[in-house]
Amino acid sequence: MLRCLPTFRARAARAMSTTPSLVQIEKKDNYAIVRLSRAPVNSLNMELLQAIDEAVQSLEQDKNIKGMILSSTNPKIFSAGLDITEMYQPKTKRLREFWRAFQNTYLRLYTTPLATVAAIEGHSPAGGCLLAMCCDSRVMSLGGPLIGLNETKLGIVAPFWMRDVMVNTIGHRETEKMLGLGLQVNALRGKEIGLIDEAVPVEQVHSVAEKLLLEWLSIPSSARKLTKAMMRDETAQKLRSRLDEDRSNFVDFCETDKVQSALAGYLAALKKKAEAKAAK
Ligand SMILES: CC/C=C\C/C=C\CCCC/C=C/C(=O)SCCNC(=O)CCNC(=O)[C@H](O)C(C)(C)COP(=O)(O)OP(=O)(O)OC[C@H]1O[C@@H](n2cnc3c(N)ncnc32)[C@H](O)[C@@H]1OP(=O)(O)O
Repeated sequence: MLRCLPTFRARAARAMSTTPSLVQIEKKDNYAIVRLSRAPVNSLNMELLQAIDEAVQSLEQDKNIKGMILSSTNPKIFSAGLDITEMYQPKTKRLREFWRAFQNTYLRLYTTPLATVAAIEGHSPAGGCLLAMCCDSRVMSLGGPLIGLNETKLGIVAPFWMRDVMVNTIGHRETEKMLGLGLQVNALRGKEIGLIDEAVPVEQVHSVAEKLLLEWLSIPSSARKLTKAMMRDETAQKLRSRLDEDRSNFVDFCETDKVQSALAGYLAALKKKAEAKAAK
């Protein structure tokens, strides 16, 4: 048995070195930094969504950990949102499971008793914006990066729960404009409308995120957690009571010719842009 151990260890080490982790977790004293790590742009496929859900769950179970900073290993991109290739020409079974993973990750992150801060150094469209809005606070870098729910621009519609989280963050009228026009804004504008709490130079994003997290963690823990639940449970419950219906709506909507042709057009445009960039 003892002689088997090094072999087992070597195999485990080899497996770790060949399977890059989709989410990196770095533990500090009483909080963790969770970095999305799916190259090139952290587009949220089913496996990444599940990895985020599992990461948050494992931190909730660690009695030393009270909070987390959600971030990206790519300083240019926080997350490109849902992986469009999951929705384009899908297999129905996988599409349902993919949406279930998205629902679960949203519910986990939005209602986690951990204090959460999003450290947004790079772009954060659509599903990326949702992940950030699920956190208790958001810090974003000044300059180029954009954040927002741009679904309408792709010819698709965000589900009611993405809308609800945005309404809870920036209010009804700003959501009506952002969502209807598919707007993305920079950090300064984001701060003006309450989408972003702090807009800072990119090199300060992490230190300010830590400062905000420590502020949340300075509040007596049970009071903080109960207040978070009081603020968020109603919104989460709305989806929990309609999980199957929401999944079916998504699958039916996604499989329509109209949505498929909108996604085909959008993917082609992304590809063309990437090719033009590579040719430079
Ligand atoms: C009735 C209602 C019921 C249910 C609802 C129904 C429908 C559901 C909608 C659900 C809500 C949807 C949420 C979403 O998140 S949709 C995704 C939206 N995301 C985007 O629009 C972002 C698209 N990407 C970009 O804008 C840029 O890529 C980005 C992030 C700014 C980065 O730019 P850059 O660094 O220049 O990188 P490239 O553009 O060159 O991209 C590199 C590489 O990545 C591919 N890619 C980019 N984004 C995605 C993506 N979201 N999914 C899949 N792939 C993506 C891109 O094509 C390039 O690929 P290549 O192979 O060419 O290298």
